[in-house]
Amino acid sequence: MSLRFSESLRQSCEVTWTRAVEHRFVRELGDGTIADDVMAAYLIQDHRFLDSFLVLLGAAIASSDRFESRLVLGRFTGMVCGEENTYFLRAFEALGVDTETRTRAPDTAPTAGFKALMREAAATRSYAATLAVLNVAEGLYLDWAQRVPRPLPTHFVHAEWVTLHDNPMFVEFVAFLRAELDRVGPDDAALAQDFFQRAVDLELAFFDAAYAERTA
Ligand SMILES: Cc1ncc(C[n+]2csc(CCO)c2C)c(N)n1
Repeated sequence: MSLRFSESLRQSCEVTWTRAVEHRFVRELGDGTIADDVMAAYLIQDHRFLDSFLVLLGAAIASSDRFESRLVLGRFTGMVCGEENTYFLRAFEALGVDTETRTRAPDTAPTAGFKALMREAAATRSYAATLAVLNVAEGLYLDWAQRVPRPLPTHFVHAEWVTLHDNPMFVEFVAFLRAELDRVGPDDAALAQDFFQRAVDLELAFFDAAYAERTA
């Protein structure tokens, strides 16, 4: 059997992908030893990511060729707009990050890069381009979350960040994204490859930045 298109993209980025999913951030999150200021710096940046992420999801809904796909993407969008945001707010409170600290911190380069990449993918009006970025943003997160050893750390800030990215609903959504990319990606292969690779590079840089830019 020939290689799935989504898998061929992942393999083309194997080295960077593996460095991201085995990152120090993932290791320290999993054993609960991550420093509070690293976790805070990471979450402040990640919370900013959500707005452009919704632009990307909206573009995927708009450019998809199928009603059935739009329903799946729409249900996921509703979930992100609802429950997802409360984790951030509870985590900021537990870590002592007030609104002023959150607002003051500038976007790091990887955050700015990711926001631009998601909006660029949305602007292509190509379903394949949006799927390439979504497959990285979701698939790479599922991959690292599934590698975290169980039992999970006791603090909810750590444990919930893992279970948000490794639960049955998310597993099913990532499988959907892969199947969609396999279906429409080959007709737009160069575009999909380009967006996929830039997204993987940014995921690694995003983890690195949490250690470089602490809130202090
Ligand atoms: C840098 C970065 N990349 C990917 C994700 C994963 N992610 C982004 S939005 C979203 C939807 C709801 O969970 C998910 C899973 C992240 N959080 N941060």
